[in-house]
Amino acid sequence: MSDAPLPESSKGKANGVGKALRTKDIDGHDLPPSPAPSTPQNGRKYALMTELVYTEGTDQYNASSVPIYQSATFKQTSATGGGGEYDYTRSGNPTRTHLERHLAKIMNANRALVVSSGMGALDVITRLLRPGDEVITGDDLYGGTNRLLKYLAGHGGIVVHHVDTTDPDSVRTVVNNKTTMVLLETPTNPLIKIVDIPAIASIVHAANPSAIVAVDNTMLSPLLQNPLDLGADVVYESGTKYLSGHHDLMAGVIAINDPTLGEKLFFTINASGCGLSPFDSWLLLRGIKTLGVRMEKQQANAMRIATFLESHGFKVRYPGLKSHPQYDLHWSMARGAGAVLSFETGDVNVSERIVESARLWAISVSFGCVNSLISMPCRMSHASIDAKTRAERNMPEDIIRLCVGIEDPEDLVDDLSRAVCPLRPRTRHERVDS
Ligand SMILES: Cc1ncc(COP(=O)(O)O)c(C=O)c1O
Ligand SMILES: N[C@@H](CCSC[C@H](N)C(=O)O)C(=O)O
Repeated sequence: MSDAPLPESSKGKANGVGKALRTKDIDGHDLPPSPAPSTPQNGRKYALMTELVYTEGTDQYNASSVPIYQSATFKQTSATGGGGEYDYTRSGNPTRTHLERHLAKIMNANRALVVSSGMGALDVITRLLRPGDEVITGDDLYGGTNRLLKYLAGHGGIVVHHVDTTDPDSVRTVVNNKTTMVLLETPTNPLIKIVDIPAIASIVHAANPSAIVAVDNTMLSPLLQNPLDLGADVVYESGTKYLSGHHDLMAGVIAINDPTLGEKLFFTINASGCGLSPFDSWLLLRGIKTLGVRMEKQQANAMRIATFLESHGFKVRYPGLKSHPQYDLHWSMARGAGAVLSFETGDVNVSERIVESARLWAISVSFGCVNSLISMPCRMSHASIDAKTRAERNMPEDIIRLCVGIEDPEDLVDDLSRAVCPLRPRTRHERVDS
């Protein structure tokens, strides 16, 4: 992990909104102007449902919708000192800054940064690592995350430990003074396992205070869970999912409380050029306004679907169901169960037929969109994890993942029951009767 000292000028600064940061970067070079980090604590804090839609602007015409600054460059007032808050959109753009400040507020963070995809966010975070560093992560996690970590292990000299993160002791066993990062998902994708963020964060920080606990919060969004409040140092999300909600953009979000860490991450974003474009920043801002209503409806629908499948004899993985083995742990950290669930049929061919029989449920990767999706993770979102590794990690090949949208729940049940009922496993009663 980078141990380069931060410039004096960026240490512990209570940066006001609207001020540019002129400072040296972590290698001592002059940084271009970059917008000051968010200061969400400055204003009154409303309930989250209100914060999602409430935005403060400094627009000269008081535009109700934040303008899209579709400009790569910004004119300066002097040749020597620049003078403007922005010079170049890779380094900072007013639409992106507005989004970042808005996200910092709703993620309970000191600073938020937005990049071009969820994987882009993880790429920025993992650039904190140096050869020889060790990373601890789960044995059930998104296929793309697994792929990036495998790449870093093969090309970057990073040692990656995949352990059962549902058991904090398995983290305790491998954590050591070379552990620089612990990467958690909860609920995990696609097995919907729950990971105890506070317990793992305290084990890791006790063993190595400089280790960073990063949590992928994509499954729940800031509406339902705030990993920073649970002991994480960094939280990141794919904004492609719930935050935007319409599958019309790709985005990644990173949130942090430590200003030093924030500056290091911003350095990478500026240096590598992965900051979110002005138009996508605007689209994401628009999507966030409806996160609350979308998620409430999606969760209610997900509960209806989970109950339906469970009552038809399927093994359903959903933290809204009391039968989830980590129900209490989940509700000790989260404010809702989300809208992704998975279930097994016992037979890959049966699963395939179910997926292909559904009409309303689109066969598609991703989740968080307003329309409902059905997929087979081992063939789709997690196909980049080879079959041998999937088997070692007990990933059922027949698992079906449902990402529930905002449609009428009875239409969703009706479509699913046509796909599922001829193929459903027989209940214990039926087996006894026949
Ligand atoms: C849990 C999780 N994290 C991160 C990502 C990466 O996000 P993106 O597709 O926006 O790169 C995904 C899906 O792609 C995901 O499911
Ligand atoms: N072909 C893509 C698959 C993206 S999966 C998207 C999402 N995270 C999900 O879980 O469905 C790839 O190889 O990354």
